[in-house]
This record gives sequence, C-alpha cells and structure tokens, in this order.
Amino acid sequence: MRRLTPTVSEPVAVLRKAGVRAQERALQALSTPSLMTLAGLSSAHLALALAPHARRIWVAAGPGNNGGDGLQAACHLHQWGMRVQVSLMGSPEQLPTDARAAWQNALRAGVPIHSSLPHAWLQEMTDQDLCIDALLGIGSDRPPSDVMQDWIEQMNQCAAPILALDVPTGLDADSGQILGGSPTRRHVVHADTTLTLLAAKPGLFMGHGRDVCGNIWLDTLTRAGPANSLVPPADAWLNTAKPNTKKTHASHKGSHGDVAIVGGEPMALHGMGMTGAAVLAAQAALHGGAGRVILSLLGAPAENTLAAPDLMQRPFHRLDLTQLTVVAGCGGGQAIATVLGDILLHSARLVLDADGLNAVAANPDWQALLRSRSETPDQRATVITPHPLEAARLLGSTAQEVQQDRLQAAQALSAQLQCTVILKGSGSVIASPGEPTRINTSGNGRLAIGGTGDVLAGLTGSRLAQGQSAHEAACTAAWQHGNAADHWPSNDALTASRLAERLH
Ligand SMILES: NC(=O)C1=CN([C@@H]2O[C@H](COP(=O)(O)OP(=O)(O)OC[C@H]3O[C@@H](n4cnc5c(N)ncnc54)[C@H](O)[C@@H]3O)[C@@H](O)[C@H]2O)[C@@H](O)CC1
Ligand SMILES: Nc1ncnc2c1ncn2[C@@H]1O[C@H](COP(=O)(O)OP(=O)(O)O)[C@@H](O)[C@H]1O
Ligand SMILES: [K+]
Repeated sequence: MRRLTPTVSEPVAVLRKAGVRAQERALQALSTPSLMTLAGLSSAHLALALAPHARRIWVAAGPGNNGGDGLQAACHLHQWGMRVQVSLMGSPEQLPTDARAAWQNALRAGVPIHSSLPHAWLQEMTDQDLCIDALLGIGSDRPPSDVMQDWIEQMNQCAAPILALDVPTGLDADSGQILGGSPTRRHVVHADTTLTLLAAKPGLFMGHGRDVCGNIWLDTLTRAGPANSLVPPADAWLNTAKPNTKKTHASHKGSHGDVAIVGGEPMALHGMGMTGAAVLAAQAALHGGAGRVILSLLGAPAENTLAAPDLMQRPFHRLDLTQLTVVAGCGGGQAIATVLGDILLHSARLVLDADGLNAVAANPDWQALLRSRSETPDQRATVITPHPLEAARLLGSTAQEVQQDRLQAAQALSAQLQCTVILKGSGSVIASPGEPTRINTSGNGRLAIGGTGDVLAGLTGSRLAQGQSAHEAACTAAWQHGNAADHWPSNDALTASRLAERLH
C-alpha cells in the first residue's frame, strides 16, 4: 500500500473501470486468498492506522462488492477489538457471491449489522472515530438513489473523518464528474482519505475527484507484483516528471535556447488590451531558465514599458522563426491570424495557446499545417495547451463532453493534430503520439485565475528551448507549474505574475 502524492517518483499506472475489471478477472482466478479478502484486510489496516483510538467505527455498506469490502473490513476491525457497526443497504440475499460471503463472515464474527442508519451513533461520533464509505465503487453507474443520498448526507455531516473504499460514493471513477450532477453533500461522499484498490483510476485525479477523495492511497492487492501478462495496458500514468534545473558550468546564454513570445494584442487594435498575457508568458520563459527571451507584441510598434529589462523586444518580421522556440497566441486576439501561417510553417519548436488555438480551430488549412509539422524531416516539436473549451472547439465538441472523458479528449486531439497536448484544468492531461498519456497531479484550485495558463505556455516554451522533447517539456512544465502553486504560502495571494517569478 502506498500514498499517491504529486511528488511520487515511481511510475503509477492509471486504469479506467473497464481495465480494472479486466485486471480483476485475470487476478481473481490466481489469488488465494480472494481479492476481496485482501481488499478488506487492507481497508481495515488503513482504518486502524487512521483512527487508532476510535471508539466507534461506522461502515456504510452498499449492495455490491464495494459493500463486500466494507463488510470484510468490519469483520477484521471487530476481531481486533474495535467497536464497529455496519449499515447494509439492500438485501443480504442479493449481494454478489464474494460480498455475500463477507456478510456471512461478519455475521458469524458477531459484527452488528443493521439495515438503517445508526442515528444515535452518528450523533455521538467525534473526530477520533471513523466512517467507512463502502456504498459504491466502480459499479456506480447512476446518480445515488434518494435513500443513498440520505446516507451520504449523514456521513458527510458526521464529525468523524471518512475513509472511502476504492472510490468516494457518487464520484465517477473514469471522469471525476459527479454522477448526481453537482458536488453537493447529498450527492457525493467528501472523503478525508480514499483507499483505491487494484489500480489508480483517472477520476480520482481529475475534475471533482481532487476535492472529494482527500489523501489517496493505493493497494494493488498483488503482494508479489502481478505477472506482466495479467496487467492490462495502462490507460495513462501519473505524471512524475520533475524538471532538472541544473545547468553545467561550461555553458553560456546560447546553450539554453532562445524563446520568442508572439502575442499580446494592444488595446488600440481592436479595443481589447491583452499585452499582459504575452508579458506573463515571457516572464515564465525567463524564470524557467531559457537563455534569451524575446517579446514580440503584435501590432505594437513602440517598446512595451511593462516588460522586464531582461526581455528583448522585436517586431514579428525581425524574428528568425527557423532558429526559435516560439510561444504563440497568449493574448493574441485577432492579430495572431496575420502571422499564424508563418509561425506554423517555420517555427523550429512551437507552443500554441489561447487565441492561436481558436484561430486554428476555425481554419482547416492551419490544422493541416500544424499536423504537417510532425512530417518534416526534423519533426518540429509542437505543444498545444488548450483549456477544455479550446479543446472542444478543436474537436468540434463541447466543453462538457471534453470533461466527461478528459483522457480520451486529449488523446483524440493529439492524434488529430499529431502533436503534444496539455489539456489544462483540474488534473491536466498530457498526450502525445506514441507516448504514454500522463495525468498531472500537482497544482490546485488557486491556479484557476486569469493568466496562469500564459505562465504554463511560457514555461513549456522554455523547457523546449532547453532541449527537451515536446512530451518531456509538457510533462515537466505542467508538474513544475502545479508544484509552485502547491508550495505557495497560504497567507500569500497567488497571482499569475508572481507565479511566473516563483517557478521552482
Ligand atoms: N470482485 C472482486 O474481486 C473485487 C471487488 N472489489 C470491490 O468491488 C467494487 C466493484 O464491485 P461491484 O461491481 O459490485 O460494484 P459496486 O459495489 O460499486 O456497486 C454495484 C451495485 O450497486 C448498485 N448501484 C449502482 N449505482 C447505484 C446507485 N446510484 N444507487 C444505488 N445502487 C447503485 C448496482 O446496481 C450494483 O448492485 C470495487 O469498487 C471494489 O471496491 C475489490 O474488493 C477488489 C476485488
Ligand atoms: N483546479 C485546478 N487544479 C490544478 N490546476 C488548475 C486548476 N484550475 C486551473 N488550473 C491550471 O491553471 C491554468 C489556467 O489556464 P487557463 O484556463 O488557460 O487560464 P488563462 O488563459 O487565463 O491563463 C492551467 O495551467 C490549468 O491547468
Ligand atoms: K466507496
């Protein structure tokens, strides 16, 4: 069993529900004792570690095998001398085979099992006690019923912390969306800890998953490690790519790459002042360690006084795109369309963001140009950094559809445009042709403010300029960007410009 944090360094495979089921089938036949026995024991061990002094442990068990895990855990905890009470939803006779066996074990051991909520217990429980959510796991396929909503609400209102088994009830394990629609305290369990079983699931790290899982632990239930042939191919991996920011002594500014930021339409052009976005990207490229950073503001003949003195400023026509890592589109407005063809055709390495992506979405010729960058003999690296709405425009779908399956959306976009994609948001997904898809787990809701996406684009450009491949640059930049937010002092405002200066 191990805790999954953003700083985890060993590879962690992520499987959708279908993959977990395949793994379960393959391992089930080989595993003695049964997987549920192992799952119950593991859950009981973690419960005891979390609440060693608990005077009451309440297990809410559902009608499937997730309920079976809870019953099995209750049996161990009871045998170890803890005061446990189980509320079982549904009829024991209708439990699936393994869960029914767990119910019989618990009955034989003398665990109190009821079919209703233990109201008096719930009132008396304190923060030293523990609730175990074993209502639903990966079999959860619809919004919780009214009765289940009552149980979820009572659990969320209880003073005791919550340990969710496998998946917090109400959360879709594939998407991180709430099956009941919104993350209210009736629709989803807000766990303090989630023990996920067999494999990590994408929904725990995306969308609402980050808010309702608490600390995530994984037990693969395979003590000696499963034979490779039994493990289905991973749908993705957690992103563990930390940047190496060390530079050799024998280097000079030319060794660390040149980045040009193209964007930042001024107010005078179409009444939308967006130069700040390009300046933020440039600052991030600078602090990310690029050797030289050039700011090329669109439609702005005069030098911009907002920009730091470390930045060079040049008009677009003076850039030698063939020698540069170009970060294009941050605050690009409509002006980006006047230079996008050249950028797609000639940039040695390219990060395309924001209005650059919107322009590509509206123009099939530019989509073809973007795709063709991967077919040039030098296979020009391209990273695109859409948020869900920008991704939806490129895919011809909706932001809601993108959020329903972020892994699939990022992979489809990467295949469609033959480039690396960072699909931003809670649980950024990094997909590249021929590379394992990554889910980034660093970062938090404090990043959900204007300008932090520009910082990510500039930082990615800086990593590309320093010689990383498109996939590596995207993975290390996403991780570093989120990590800076994770280490931000709680009493200090996080703003995009400050983030750009504190990338570490
Ligand atoms: N069978 C095994 O070998 C193992 C199973 N495991 C556990 O089993 C879980 C999967 O078990 P199941 O496939 O039985 O699925 P679940 O236990 O997650 O739930 C399925 C049951 O819940 C009902 N249900 C689904 N949505 C509902 C809703 N909204 N309101 C009310 N009832 C609802 C279904 O009709 C079905 O009866 C995993 O998440 C994991 O906890 C683990 O113990 C590992 C081993
Ligand atoms: N809840 C969150 N958890 C982690 N990262 C987030 C979260 N919300 C936003 N972010 C990150 O913040 C950045 C926001 O980018 P974007 O939406 O393009 O904003 P802007 O265009 O204003 O810069 C992205 O890197 C995104 O991944
Ligand atoms: K659960």
